[in-house]
Amino acid sequence: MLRTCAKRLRTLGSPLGQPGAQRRSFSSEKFIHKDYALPNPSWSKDLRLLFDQFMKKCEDGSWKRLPSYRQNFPEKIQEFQTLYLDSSLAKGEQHAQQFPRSLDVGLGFEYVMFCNDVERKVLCFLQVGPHLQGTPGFVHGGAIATMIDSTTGMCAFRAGGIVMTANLNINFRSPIPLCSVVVVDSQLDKVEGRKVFVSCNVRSVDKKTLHSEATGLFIKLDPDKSLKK
Ligand SMILES: CCCCCCCCCCCCCC(=O)SCCNC(=O)CCNC(=O)[C@H](O)C(C)(C)COP(=O)(O)OP(=O)(O)OC[C@H]1O[C@@H](n2cnc3c(N)ncnc32)[C@H](O)[C@@H]1OP(=O)(O)O
Repeated sequence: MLRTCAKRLRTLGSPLGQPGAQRRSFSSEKFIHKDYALPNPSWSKDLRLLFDQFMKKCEDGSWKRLPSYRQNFPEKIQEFQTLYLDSSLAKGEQHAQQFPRSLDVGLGFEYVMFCNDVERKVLCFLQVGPHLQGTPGFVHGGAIATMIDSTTGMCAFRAGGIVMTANLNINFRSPIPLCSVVVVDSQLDKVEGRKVFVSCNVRSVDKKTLHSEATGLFIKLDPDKSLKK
């Protein structure tokens, strides 16, 4: 697994020059966004197959591929700051990057998420790169938690709008081999007022191995309470 992973990475050119859809922000002509939830040369056959399968499922509109960017759109940051941040915190975020997208192409998290809003599900197809090692040959638990948080967080966001993780409970059942592909499968359980409950499991592509199980509690942010340092 590690050897084929290294081979794919060697065939990559400049990590930042990968092909991918780009979108120009409406408010800033200089701000260019690349959509990272699209195949690049570091993607394994397994990840491409899952991507192709689900792109087919998107044709009837039941599933949607979720684009993914390194940085938030300036107008979204502005909106978030205005609604939820203490004014003393509202600076410096323009250059911030989304953590799961901050490693170079192929080395960290390569993933694409698909959602089904009727079934209230978000799936994440994830390839775990060589810079996510914990125990030798296996993925770091914190890296797994990151993608569980991101996937369940997206599931909660689609149901409840802007949320923050209040509780994440993970059972690690079997280790994830480095450079493999796994499926993070999240399901909205219930919404009670501002509380959004989501459950999740992480399995191998052939579904035979259960790697992790998790539950998450997300709280819809209250515009009357600003976030403080
Ligand atoms: C910019 C565009 C963004 C797009 C995003 C796309 C998605 C991306 C996904 C990214 C994913 C990554 C995401 C990340 O990485 S989020 C980063 C990690 N999370 C945090 O840092 C959150 C830190 N915590 C807080 O800021 C506050 O505690 C929050 C905001 C969560 C709630 O403080 P708030 O003052 O607002 O609410 P409240 O205290 O009145 O509580 C309200 C209710 O909730 C209940 N409660 C609270 N906590 C817990 C708990 N731990 N267990 C059980 N219950 C809990 C509480 O009892 C009460 O219940 P009730 O008395 O009403 O019955």
